[in-house]
Amino acid sequence: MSQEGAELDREPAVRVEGVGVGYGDVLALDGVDLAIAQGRVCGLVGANGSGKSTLFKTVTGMITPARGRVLVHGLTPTAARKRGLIGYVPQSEQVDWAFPVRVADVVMMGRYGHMGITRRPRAADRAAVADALERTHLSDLADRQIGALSGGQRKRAFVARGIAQGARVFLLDEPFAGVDKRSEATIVEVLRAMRDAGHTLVVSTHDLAGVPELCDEVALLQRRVVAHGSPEEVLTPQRLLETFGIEGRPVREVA
Ligand SMILES: Nc1ncnc2c1ncn2[C@@H]1O[C@H](COP(=O)(O)OP(=O)(O)OP(=O)(O)O)[C@@H](O)[C@H]1O
Repeated sequence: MSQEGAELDREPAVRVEGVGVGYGDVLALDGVDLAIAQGRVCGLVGANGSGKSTLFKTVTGMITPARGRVLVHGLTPTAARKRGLIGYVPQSEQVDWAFPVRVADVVMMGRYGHMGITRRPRAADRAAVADALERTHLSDLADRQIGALSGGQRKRAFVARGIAQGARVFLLDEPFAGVDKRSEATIVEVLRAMRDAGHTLVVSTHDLAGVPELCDEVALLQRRVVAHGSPEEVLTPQRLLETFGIEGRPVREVA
């Protein structure tokens, strides 16, 4: 590990302290506290409108909280983003899939911060893209238009972009929405391998059934973090009833 890497390792990957965010009269986040250690997969679970997207936007620095602070590996979100430490995998609706760009081009975008102003890829950039495509099982699809991929493959293309960028913390917004079972299994495999390589993953999801399989820990959000621990500790029948109005064991697509 480089000196820079060792310095970044001293902090939790994500630290959220007393964060409050409002949109006009709507209080979206109210005193959110959350610390996620490096190399963990944390599920961010909450009903519609509980603040998941707002929390992601705050961690990426797109929103500045009215109260509290966020640190990513000890850095402000803006500084962490400038250093390429944050990889963001958006919800599908937020992307224009008609844009004529190949999978390899999307992944190469992750290298822009490493290139000069000419944005001319060098051998190291091409090697990083090839490695990211391989780690996300997309090498065979490198030349395909992004719009011609399945939902799950598109998610992996954005994960690959973050890997090529050198991101250490990945925020994945509903990575399993609109994804078939086989593709979901591939995504889980890719994310687990990333976790094992030391990346930190925060995964917002309604898919409670998949949480115990993928996540080391779960944070339950209701404008603030009402529970944080192992999936078994957090997703109790009582909490599921209170949060989602459902009874019994975790089920798929409940929110
Ligand atoms: N741009 C905005 N202007 C006003 N209110 C907003 C805005 N964005 C979000 N909100 C409100 O803030 C609250 C939290 O929204 P947010 O999108 O963060 O929740 P979420 O948990 O991601 O929801 P979902 O699961 O439906 O995506 C909601 O009450 C929402 O209506």
